[in-house]
Amino acid sequence: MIELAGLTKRYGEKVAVNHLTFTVRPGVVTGFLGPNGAGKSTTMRMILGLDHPTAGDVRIDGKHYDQLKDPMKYIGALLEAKAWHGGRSAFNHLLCLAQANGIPKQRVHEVLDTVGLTAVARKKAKGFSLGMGQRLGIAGALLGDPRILMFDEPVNGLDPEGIHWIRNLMKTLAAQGRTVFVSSHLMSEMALTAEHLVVIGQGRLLADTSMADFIAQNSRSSVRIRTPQRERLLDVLHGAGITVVEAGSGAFEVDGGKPERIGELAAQHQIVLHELSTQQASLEEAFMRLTAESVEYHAHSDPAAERQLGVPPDEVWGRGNGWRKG
Ligand SMILES: Nc1ncnc2c1ncn2[C@@H]1O[C@H](COP(=O)(O)OP(=O)(O)OP(=O)(O)O)[C@@H](O)[C@H]1O
Repeated sequence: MIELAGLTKRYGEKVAVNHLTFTVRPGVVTGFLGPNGAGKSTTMRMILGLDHPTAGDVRIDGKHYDQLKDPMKYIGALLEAKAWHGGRSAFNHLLCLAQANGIPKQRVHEVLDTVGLTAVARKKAKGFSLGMGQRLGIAGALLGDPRILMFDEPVNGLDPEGIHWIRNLMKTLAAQGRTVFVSSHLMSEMALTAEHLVVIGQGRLLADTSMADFIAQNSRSSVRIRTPQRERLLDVLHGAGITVVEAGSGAFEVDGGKPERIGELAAQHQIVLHELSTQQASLEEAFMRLTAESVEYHAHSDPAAERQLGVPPDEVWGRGNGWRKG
């Protein structure tokens, strides 16, 4: 478990991480999302004790990183690709890490096998492709068989096979009861991998919720309809007070509509339907919506500007739909 309490990091005037409080729990993959410069890497560096917080606290299974006796056995991390000596072989790189951390040599063979690098273990790492480099970084993170794993942009630059492999690995690690915390810019990938999401914007917490709730709370669903009896159905829906919008290709949509109600109305009037489907926004759409509003919030954070624009804070923050103010 990783627990952040009021974690804050300033670089001079710049507040990179602003009073973050959240807990990353075991058993699920937790996605860490935020636009460029939101503070994700800075947060991860503070979790690992590589940066010191200006204020607040972060604990790994109840302890500060520098209190951990064998840190690699508690938490393994992939922060940046190619953080190794290129002249060393993959095997020697991992062996050095293992020896420095009291981890038996046998474990090096195990992690090389897990990440699929056994065949190239004796080759110099500087000749590795980006994907092989990511695998080597992940092997290093797994070396201490830690209960907590943290990956910063693990799928950056990988081909579909590599992305698929990392996705399955993270899910497997979580299913083993480990804590898995992963940042990514690839929303479609995150939607397939993470069950829980922490979203930050400009250093502040915007959401800490399940993937399903995040999408439901930050997007609208609609019902898509196609019928060969357009005019009749439009009349019926209009008569029932239901507003429709054109959706292209002869279809139309009802924003926030209930498919049951529309299907029943069509049946009552013996109208043939060729399509009646619920459209749910993607994680990407939900993320854009939430972070766009967070930018708007910051643009209005000058009280004088807020008065001038007449925007009450609640409107900016989404009318109490469960988003956190951080
Ligand atoms: N050492 C530093 N000195 C000054 N400013 C820094 C330093 N490290 C980070 N920052 C600033 O802090 C903010 C957060 O940066 P950080 O790299 O943590 O964001 P991020 O969410 O990881 O971004 P990205 O998605 O682009 O990798 C940025 O505005 C960045 O410019």
